[in-house]
Amino acid sequence: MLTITCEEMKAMDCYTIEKIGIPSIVLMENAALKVIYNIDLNKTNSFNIVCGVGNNGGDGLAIARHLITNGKDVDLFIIGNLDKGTKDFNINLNILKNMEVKFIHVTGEMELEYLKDSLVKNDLTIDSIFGIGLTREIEGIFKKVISLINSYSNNILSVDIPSGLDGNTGNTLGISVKANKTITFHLVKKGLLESKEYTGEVIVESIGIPKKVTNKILERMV
Ligand SMILES: NC(=O)C1=CN([C@@H]2O[C@H](COP(=O)(O)OP(=O)(O)OC[C@H]3O[C@@H](n4cnc5c(N)ncnc54)[C@H](O)[C@@H]3O)[C@@H](O)[C@H]2O)[C@H](O)CC1
Ligand SMILES: [K+]
Repeated sequence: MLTITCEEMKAMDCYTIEKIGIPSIVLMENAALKVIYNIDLNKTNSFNIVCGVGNNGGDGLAIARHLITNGKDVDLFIIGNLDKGTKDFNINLNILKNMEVKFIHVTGEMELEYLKDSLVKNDLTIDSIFGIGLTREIEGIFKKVISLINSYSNNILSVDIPSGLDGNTGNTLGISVKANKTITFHLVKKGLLESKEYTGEVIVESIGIPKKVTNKILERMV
């Protein structure tokens, strides 16, 4: 099986956006729909969606939108500095605000309690905190959130990479979500291969990146 590094994935995303002309928001929407495609909506009715403020978080916001428009109960939590949201994260956050969708910005003990209550009561938790952009040890409120998810949710789906796992090595950066299932985009990141304890079942989904891009980047990065 062909596996890639996070850097190769980022290069493929950039080439697809800048040279092929597929807007990043289209890739994000494709990613979100592929996660929805892997959820049995006949059996799963209530969701916790926990989002960071990068594009992994943006995926989660788009997933929330599609679940809400499918009539599902969604408890939406965002963690991180909202002033540092990426362009595509903010596009999806703005859409949810226009839809008057409520969310909890997790900054302290009170919100952590709300999160714990939701984790206990809802059917599925979607981990959209970090993907290929995780760069350093996880600390503070991020660590508390991931610990709560692992302790109180018995059904976890990670978007692209379990949050806390180094996508290249499979090492945990302080802590990592322990998912039942991971939906990873385009190609398997090397760090997912030997980390079943954290990834659960790994499913690879295309998000519309042409094969030409994969070949171009891999031949260039040898
Ligand atoms: N067009 C695309 O690139 C697509 C990407 N997809 C999804 O996007 C993520 C990668 O998104 P990116 O914004 O590069 O990074 P992350 O969202 O993974 O997180 C970065 C975010 O988190 C901060 N951060 C990093 N480490 C830490 C830490 N230890 N503690 C706190 N904060 C941390 C960092 O500063 C950023 O703010 C990819 O995985 C996909 O899920 C789309 O799916 C497809 C298109
Ligand atoms: K994730």
